[in-house]
Amino acid sequence: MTGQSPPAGPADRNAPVSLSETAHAKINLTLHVTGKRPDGYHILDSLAVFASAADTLSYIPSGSPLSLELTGPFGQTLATEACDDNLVIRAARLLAEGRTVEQTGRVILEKNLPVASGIGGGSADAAATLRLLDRVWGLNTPADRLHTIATRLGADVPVCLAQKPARMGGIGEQLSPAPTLPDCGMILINCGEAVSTPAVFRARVNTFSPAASFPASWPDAKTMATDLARLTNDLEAPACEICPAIRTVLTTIASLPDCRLSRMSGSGATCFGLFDSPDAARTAAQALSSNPTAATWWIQAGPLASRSLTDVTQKN
Ligand SMILES: C[C@@](CO)(OP(=O)(O)O)[C@H](O)COP(=O)(O)OP(=O)(O)OC[C@H]1O[C@@H](n2ccc(N)nc2=O)[C@H](O)[C@@H]1O
Ligand SMILES: Nc1ncnc2c1ncn2[C@@H]1O[C@H](COP(=O)(O)OP(=O)(O)O)[C@@H](O)[C@H]1O
Repeated sequence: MTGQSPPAGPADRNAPVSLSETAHAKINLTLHVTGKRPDGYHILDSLAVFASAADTLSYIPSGSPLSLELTGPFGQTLATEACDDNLVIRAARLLAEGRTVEQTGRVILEKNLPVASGIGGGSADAAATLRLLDRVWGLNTPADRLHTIATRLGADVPVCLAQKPARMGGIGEQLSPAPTLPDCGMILINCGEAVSTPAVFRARVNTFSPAASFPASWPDAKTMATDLARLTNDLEAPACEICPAIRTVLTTIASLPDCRLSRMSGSGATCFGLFDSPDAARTAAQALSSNPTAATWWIQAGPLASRSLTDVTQKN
């Protein structure tokens, strides 16, 4: 069978097909803008990891044309946008392109991640849709084709396929291995203001940073945080100009007990804090319950995944 495509359809037609996927928040521990392409896109060097916070995608079979239903705390934020513009539907259409697929069924997106917040929720949803519908439709799409489809959906989508720590290059689509990460904890805080990615790129000072250099592994969160503190998120300063509340969030995180590092993710406004363990991050989050400024903030605490969060039984 060498060199032949696998037959379409699940390997074992009697095996139950999981009808849900989790789409985890992508966190840029570092983000250096290293250059600019002729088309205006910025070239990045970023260490991306995944948090426990996630959207959920579920599929309910039906004979009706493929549809999207939005639920969850941030579902309403997306409800005003055209369904066909949602990355879930765009991902489904691209996956089906050139294949014999009946595009039917209901996709339910439980939107738990704040929208336009620097944690790639839309990209994570797109990648989760590719994994989910590839399985449901029994397509067995080869990994390189899935990567190509993901890149067409957005530069952040490929890293969200495997949901594992990775170094992102190019505009995000070039993936290489991350250092081996220690077990550690992370708090995520979003002040509630959506921040426009193009606006942040436009607002940045026109200088470039060198690519980061990393060790092969970090033994613990303290060592990792010390190394990361020497690096930057180059979008943090311009994002703070656009959304000053980010500064308040960053100083609040930095002042939490046992916080090792506080920084913004992506183009903002979500910021993260690193801790020695998930429990330390949860304890720090509890400390915020008596802070009135934090009353309206979206706050999540838990582990930083050192391995892939995508089901290991899948090929990606
Ligand atoms: C900044 C990052 C870091 O991971 O994360 P988020 O803040 O989105 O989570 C990503 O590079 C976001 O990539 P992506 O999500 O694909 O960006 P898009 O919204 O498609 O880009 C919107 C606009 O931002 C500018 N843009 C985006 C990416 C890039 N590398 N250079 C750019 O100059 C372009 O003007 C583009 O038209
Ligand atoms: N499923 C989705 N979830 C979030 N945003 C989506 C989705 N589909 C399309 N979008 C569009 O993508 C934009 C960026 O969303 P998002 O991925 O949440 O940003 P970020 O990468 O900054 O966290 C939103 O403003 C929205 O218009």
